[in-house]
Amino acid sequence: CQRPPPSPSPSAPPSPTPTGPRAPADIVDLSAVDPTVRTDIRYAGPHNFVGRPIDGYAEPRCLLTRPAAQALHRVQTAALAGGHSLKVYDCYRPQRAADDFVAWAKLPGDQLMKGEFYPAVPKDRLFADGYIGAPTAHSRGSTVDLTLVPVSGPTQAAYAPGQPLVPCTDPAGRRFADDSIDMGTGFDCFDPRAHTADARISDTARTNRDLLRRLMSAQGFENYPLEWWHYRYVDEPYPDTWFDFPVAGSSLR
Ligand SMILES: C[C@@H](N)C(=O)N[C@H](C)C(=O)O
Ligand SMILES: [Zn+2]
Repeated sequence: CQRPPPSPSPSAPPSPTPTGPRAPADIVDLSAVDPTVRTDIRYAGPHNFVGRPIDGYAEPRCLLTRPAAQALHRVQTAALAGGHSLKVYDCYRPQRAADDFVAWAKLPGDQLMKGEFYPAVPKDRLFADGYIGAPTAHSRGSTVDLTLVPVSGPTQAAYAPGQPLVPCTDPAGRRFADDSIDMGTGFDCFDPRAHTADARISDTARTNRDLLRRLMSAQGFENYPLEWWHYRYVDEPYPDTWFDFPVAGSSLR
């Protein structure tokens, strides 16, 4: 939702609200800008820290502002030249999804996915320690969670709800068999080891995190130091607007 002006004059017209069921015209599906970027939209399915699809993710799509999508296309071009592809886990996130995370955080008994996603951090610290945000920059349409995968490599293992969970902090090869190159932890691993500069990760994981950061910062993205996968496009076109249209093709114009 667009934040209202601080003190509206009674005669002023209501402030325009670009939120609602449809996105503004400069929100695009990343696949229309670059069909080669891989997608694994975790909040549209059960393999995430909550364990079920999140409110507002009607379809597993990566929606972004056009400038952020075009910048990601340039990152992808550079990544492909080195034998890697980007894989996005989350892009635009509706405000209602952030609200769903807040509601979930208020249920201390629901720790279905703790074993994989926050094995050492108490659930009641996840917001306080900065691992989940509400409101979140994702709702402004220019922030993305992503990794690098080898262009030719094994495909990702399927996730079956209820399968035994392995801590995301375990070594690659023991934790969930994502097709990501080794970043030292899994995606959405709410743990100090996922801090981008954490010193305990292997040399390989350090090289890989640095590669992702180099590729992304060259095209105007800034990393969030607590999460190696979270990047914001600095010249975001909607720095003050948190959108709430669903993640769906029908939201686009
Ligand atoms: C929840 C995680 N994927 C993430 O994006 N965290 C940051 C802090 C956010 O929610 O904005
Ligand atoms: Zn993120």
